[in-house]
Amino acid sequence: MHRHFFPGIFGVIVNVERVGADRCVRPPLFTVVIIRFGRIRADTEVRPYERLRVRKLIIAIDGPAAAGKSTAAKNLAKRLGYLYLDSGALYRAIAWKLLQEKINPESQEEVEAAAQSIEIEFRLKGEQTEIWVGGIDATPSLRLPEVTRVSSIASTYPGVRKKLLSIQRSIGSGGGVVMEGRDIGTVVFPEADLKFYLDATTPVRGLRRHKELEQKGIPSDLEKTTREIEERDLKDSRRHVAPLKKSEDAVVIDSTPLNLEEVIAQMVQEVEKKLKIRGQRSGAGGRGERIKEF
Ligand SMILES: Nc1ncnc2c1ncn2[C@@H]1O[C@H](COP(=O)(O)OP(=O)(O)OP(=O)(O)O)[C@@H](O)[C@H]1O
Ligand SMILES: Nc1ccn([C@H]2C[C@H](O)[C@@H](COP(=O)(O)O)O2)c(=O)n1
Repeated sequence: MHRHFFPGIFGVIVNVERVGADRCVRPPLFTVVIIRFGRIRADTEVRPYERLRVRKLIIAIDGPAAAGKSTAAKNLAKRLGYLYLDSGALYRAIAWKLLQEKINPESQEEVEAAAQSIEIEFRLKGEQTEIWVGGIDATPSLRLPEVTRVSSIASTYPGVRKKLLSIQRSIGSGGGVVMEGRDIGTVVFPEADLKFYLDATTPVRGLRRHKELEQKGIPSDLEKTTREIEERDLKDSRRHVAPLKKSEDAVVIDSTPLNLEEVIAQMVQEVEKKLKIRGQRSGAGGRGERIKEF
């Protein structure tokens, strides 16, 4: 099944192909001008017959660095047969471009200009999604500490956020999506059907990230990695635009004492509750969805 989304801001066209729980996103550049405007409306408007159907859920997962958002979101999406979108990867893609082009991340004007012209593709390779920026596979570098640091700086600029907001909404507004980041439940999809705020203590998150970096062969010092997490949390939660904060209606999960399976089990329980309520209200749609066992 193919779905095409056109965020429509200055030349980014995203072509989305659903494959299982994932989607592959690529920009057919030659159609930029012709299709941009028509399709934006088509994707955001509710067509009359769609009001009769119950659309699949929009699930938002927010929380601080290394709380386990991506891991949980990916698993949950797989179980539901939903799209998984790691919104942080979009900010990291911009950071990667800034580093490649030696653009000073402190220069708001230059960063916002670079964000406007970025071409991001998501390419599905088996279970993995590769992220290509301007025709180059940036995936191996996206988790490097320098990219992480710069992504947090770039994410403070309104022009960058505006650009990425449009892309995220275009991809997720049809439902059937688990999207994770910092502002999904508060800004990107404040009307999300289900919101989670996933947290864990700083030392636990520092240790998890440290182990992850070592496993990937990226040198890490536990103390430094933990300090960087703390600094990033501060930056992400103190910025003026769309800061990291818990949405009032979010289900809070403290993953400090929980393994991944336990986190997913809590999330699945909430999804089941939500589907049951929707099924009762609409008499259709909600309970028809299946959750896979793993
Ligand atoms: N409940 C858990 N118990 C133990 N380890 C976990 C748990 N959840 C996630 N992890 C591990 O912690 C590390 C960080 O998880 P993940 O990358 O999913 O966090 P994140 O919140 O998406 O981070 P970031 O916002 O920095 O991208 C990963 O190595 C992951 O395997
Ligand atoms: N919805 C989002 C997602 C990410 N960011 C920024 C802030 C983060 O420090 C950075 C990297 O995110 P990660 O991959 O670690 O989740 O990107 C944001 O501002 N809003």
